[in-house]
Amino acid sequence: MTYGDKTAVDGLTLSVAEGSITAVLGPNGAGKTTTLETCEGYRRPQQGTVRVLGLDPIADRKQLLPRIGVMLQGQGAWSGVRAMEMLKHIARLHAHPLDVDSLAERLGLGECGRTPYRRLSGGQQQRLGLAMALVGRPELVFVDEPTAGMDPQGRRTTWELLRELRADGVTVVLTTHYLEEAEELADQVHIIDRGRMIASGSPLELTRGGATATVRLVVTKPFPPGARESLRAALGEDTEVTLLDERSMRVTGKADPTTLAKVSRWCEENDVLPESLTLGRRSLEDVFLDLTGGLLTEGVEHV
Ligand SMILES: Nc1ncnc2c1ncn2[C@@H]1O[C@H](COP(=O)(O)OP(=O)(O)OP(=O)(O)O)[C@@H](O)[C@H]1O
Repeated sequence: MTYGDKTAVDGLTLSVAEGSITAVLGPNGAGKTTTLETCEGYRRPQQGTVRVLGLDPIADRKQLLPRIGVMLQGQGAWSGVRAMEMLKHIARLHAHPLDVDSLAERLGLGECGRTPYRRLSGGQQQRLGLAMALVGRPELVFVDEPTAGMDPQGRRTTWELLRELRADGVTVVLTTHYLEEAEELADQVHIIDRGRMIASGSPLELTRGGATATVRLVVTKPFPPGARESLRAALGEDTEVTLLDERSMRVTGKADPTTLAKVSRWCEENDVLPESLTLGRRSLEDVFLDLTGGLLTEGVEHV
């Protein structure tokens, strides 16, 4: 898929198993939304083939639409419509909708049901968007960044709901910037960058292996200036030290008792009190950084 001379999606091949949660992960502009919109039938593929539930999203649109749910990044509600009016309207377009009141209650929309769309908070708009995608009991839902802008409570509720959908046999395809979201939820993760697939697998497959292990050091107050360089010097050549934020660092290298002892000695010498020192498998974030050599977004968020 190209926009003018800009290539947005470049020979991407992926398939999604029925009844699973698949996360499409990538930095801004990677081509996630374009990929989803092509599957949803909003964009005609310029090359290649898309089949959704065995149907062509454009030629078979009429058959496909009642069977899929779509949560857009821009949500697609009128600015003046009240939240519950919008949800009821969408419900009436479906043959066997879910009970609107209990869905709204579940998604915490009860209190803002009479609020016009434009006055809903970003997180409430997200929740309404998700409700609109689910109310028709779809077999397959596409959710574009379902929890962007949601508070931690909203994010947990959404995760629970998506897991319940999977348990009911619904297939979920989501895009996300949140590595933790992909790690928590997805059976299958596809990491894309500049329109190309750079890695695919279950979170476990993607994080397993790798020649190195990681140690995470979280401290009680911000690190002193030059801390990264000084820790690196204390650990020696084969170790990579990354400052994750002002109070946490990741040490990648040989994970043995000597490394841990050196880290804790460095803390003592630098008057830094560790809050936690954990030895772990690589996180999806580590995999992502290795593959793309860059951050997923400015300010990767953790829940
Ligand atoms: N309508 C458009 N016209 C021109 N270029 C576009 C259009 N939509 C997307 N692009 C470009 O195509 C590329 C892929 O965009 P896309 O929105 O698919 O990425 P994304 O991975 O969903 O990004 P984000 O995480 O920021 O939502 C980007 O470089 C973007 O600037």
